[in-house]
Amino acid sequence: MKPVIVVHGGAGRIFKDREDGCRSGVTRAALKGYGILKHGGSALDAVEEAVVVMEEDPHFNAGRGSVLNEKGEVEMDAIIMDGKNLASGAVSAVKCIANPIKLARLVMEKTDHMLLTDQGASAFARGMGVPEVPGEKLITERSLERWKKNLEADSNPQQFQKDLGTVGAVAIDSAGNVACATSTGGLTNKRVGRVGDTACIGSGGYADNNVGAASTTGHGESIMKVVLARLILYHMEKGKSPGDAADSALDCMKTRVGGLGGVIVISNSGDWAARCSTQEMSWATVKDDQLHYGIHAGEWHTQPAEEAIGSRRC
Ligand SMILES: COC(=O)C[C@H](N)C(=O)O
Repeated sequence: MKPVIVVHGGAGRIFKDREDGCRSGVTRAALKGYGILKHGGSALDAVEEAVVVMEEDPHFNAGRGSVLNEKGEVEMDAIIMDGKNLASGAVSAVKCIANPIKLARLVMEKTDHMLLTDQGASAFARGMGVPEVPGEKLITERSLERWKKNLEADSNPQQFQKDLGTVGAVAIDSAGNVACATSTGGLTNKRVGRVGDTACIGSGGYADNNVGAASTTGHGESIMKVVLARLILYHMEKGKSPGDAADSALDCMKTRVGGLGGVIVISNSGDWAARCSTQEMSWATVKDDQLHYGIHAGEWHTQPAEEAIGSRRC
């Protein structure tokens, strides 16, 4: 099987001042994940490392750069899933952790559980020797400004679009295994303890070698109502291509619950799609050693991966 990776840096509005940062972030993440796959690494390692790249990039709403809750704190959700055996690990409402996706992987591999939250997740992280970072280190000027401007919590399902993007990745490795990973700071001014779609299996992501894998972004409460990632895989099981399955599922979310969002999808034969019902979503993929990426509808850049690695720090 030829390895393929697809990443997203969140659906919503991406204004001019953020465009270059988002393009460069998603392409660096896709190239990092592809490098792992090309060296025989697993889809699981590739999606984890690709998400780590974006968690460390303040252009995205994950890790450093996460949006702030009603109290002005960072509370993050993340999930990872292995399509080989349907193993999955997630964390929700975690603070003071640089890479929630790594903690989600530890939940998957070192516990009998699938989701650890808040203080329990922190205690587990300490037990695993994951270093705590001061909460302020994860806060950027931009997230602080957004929080101050928006002190009143807004329940409008379109509101998330003004936030930076959640991040995610899906991949298939040379052994034919698929995996997904998603990580987010959630929604600005969310209630303390609000858990979004990202931590919920089937909503924030799903991976099954029998079908493929999906990672989602957008209005979390809407995504959870339609269990977006699993809905996409359901459509693929019924014979739809990744692109058609993504369109149908996003359409259902819009018509049934008025929610907008975006998804990346890969099939177990290596076909992929990146789709959104928002105006923009940053995405990138590497397949057959070619990097493709874009943000706006119809925007599509292609560059040989080797050349792209040379011109970026990956
Ligand atoms: C682009 O924004 C997001 O993806 C937010 C995330 N889905 C949440 O609701 O927690």
